[in-house]
Order: sequence, then C-alpha cells, then structure tokens
Amino acid sequence: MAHDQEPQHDVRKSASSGAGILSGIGAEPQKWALFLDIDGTLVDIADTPDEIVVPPELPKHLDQLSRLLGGALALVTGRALPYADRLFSPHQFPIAGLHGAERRSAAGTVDRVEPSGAFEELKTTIAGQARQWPGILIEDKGLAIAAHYRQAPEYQQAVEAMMTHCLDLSGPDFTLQRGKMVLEIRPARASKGEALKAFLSEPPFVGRMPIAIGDDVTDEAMFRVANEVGGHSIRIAETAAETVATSVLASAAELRAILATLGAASSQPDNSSGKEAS
Ligand SMILES: O=P(O)(O)OC[C@H]1O[C@H](O[C@H]2O[C@H](CO)[C@@H](O)[C@H](O)[C@H]2O)[C@H](O)[C@@H](O)[C@@H]1O
Repeated sequence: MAHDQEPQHDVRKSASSGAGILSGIGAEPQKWALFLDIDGTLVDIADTPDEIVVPPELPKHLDQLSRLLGGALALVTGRALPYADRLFSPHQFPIAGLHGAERRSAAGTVDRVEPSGAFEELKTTIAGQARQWPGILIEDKGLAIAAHYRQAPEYQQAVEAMMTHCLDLSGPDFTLQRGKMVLEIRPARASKGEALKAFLSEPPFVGRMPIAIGDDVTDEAMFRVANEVGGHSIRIAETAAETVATSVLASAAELRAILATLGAASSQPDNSSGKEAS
C-alpha cells in the first residue's frame, strides 16, 4: 500500500495508549529513537506563536532523556531552527525545522533549502495583504511564511484564498501546509517524514526503532515513516482526530509528565540504563 493511501482512523476511538510504549524506553533505551514535535506536543497551544510557555523543567528532562537514548532524540518542528533552539536553551538537540526544510544532524551539520529572491518578494506581498484583516498574524520564518487566524477566525476563508493565490505565484517549489488555525507556504520538497528518514540513516539514530510523537496534520508524514519501518506513532489528541498514528495521548501535559518520569529515572545514580548513556 502506498504511504499516502494508508487509511486514517479516529485516534480517540481505535488507537492504544502511547503511555505503555513510552514506558518501555527505560528498559531498552538502546533500541529506540524519539522524534518530538513542539507546538501542541511538548508545549501547550497558545493564542499566538510567541506566547507559548516552556515549562522550566522541560529542557532538562529532554536532555536527560536524550542522554538515556545515547543522543537519539530529535525535535521535528514547523518552527525555524534558531527559534526552536532558544526554547530549550541551554540544551541543543538534533532538529528538523520548517517542517523538514532545514535540519541539523546529531553531528551538527545543517542542511537547508536556500530562499530565492522571488520568495522574499512574495512574503512582502502576503504581509501587505494581511494588513487588511485585523487579528491576522503573519509569521515570517525565512524559508516559510505562516498566516495565523486564531485571533480572527472570521477571516479564515479570505486568508485561505490569499495564500492559495500566493502559492500559485510561488511556483512548484512551494506547497501549502495546513495546521492548527494556520496556513503556511513552505518548500515542497521538505516534509517531516523525509526529515525522520534522514535522521534514521545517521548515527546515533541508525538501527533504532522510531517513536514519532505529534499533534497536527504536518506530523502525519513522520507517523507514516515510523509505521512503515516498524516503529510507533503517537498522536496527541484531546478530541477526535483523523490520523495514521497507532497510539494516542490525551494532551501535551500527559506527554510531559511521562518524559519527566523517564528523564528522572534515567538520571538516578543506580540506574543501569542511565550508565549506558553518553
Ligand atoms: O510542528 P510544530 O512544532 O507543532 O509547529 C507547528 C506550528 O506551530 C506554531 O503555530 C501553532 O502554535 C501556536 C502557539 O501555540 C498557535 O498560536 C498557532 O495557532 C498554531 O498553529 C508556529 O507558530 C508555526 O510556525 C508552526 O509551524
């Protein structure tokens, strides 16, 4: 079956709990690689992109977990790399940003698509158009641009028409990415699934089973890849959600609690799993 034909189902009705899968990491940390989305997965959704709150202990817990996994923990996000890095400072993790359009490997090598001058002009057009709709927030992410309508949902259709028109102007190298009350134009050749594949081909991820965790449409691409290679996919879903993910967690808060427990257990001095970590 082709990946894009993998049937979706309502995760709240037919998926198992992701808690059991994650609790298995502690017993065999050398077996797993963890791929984590940020917005709606590690941190709660906020009214605007800059209003998210990173719980103070979260960066430390991610670092502990990364060590337990021998470094096989990556962030896979729609955010730009520098923004995402700031969220978890002082720790830095392997990361794919802009839905896979830029990626920093565990070795620190960064790959990214270079923006064209034409795209810079298009972003100016989008920002100008958006000014006519109070509450529509434009997020310029370099190689991608997002139009958020969370503050003004009444303009959703108008924003969608404008972004669709601008996508036509941007040519075949770009695509429209839907998300939670947001429409983005981003490089077409990127996806979170491709990013996950690239990580899995390199140390320290190579040979490990992926566990991909996300909450949104953009995460479906990495769920498909995780499922295809025999790993696990966990959708964060408080309500019904059509997905290919095989497991579910109810909220970002539930995930954070599990990660905190795993991280704390791995940092205990008498934990043999923790001793394997780098
Ligand atoms: O792939 P992710 O890490 O989940 O990033 C997806 C997008 O997240 C951000 O937008 C979303 O979260 C905002 C803060 O909670 C919220 O206000 C907005 O409505 C959501 O769409 C981010 O701003 C985007 O750039 C990311 O692509």
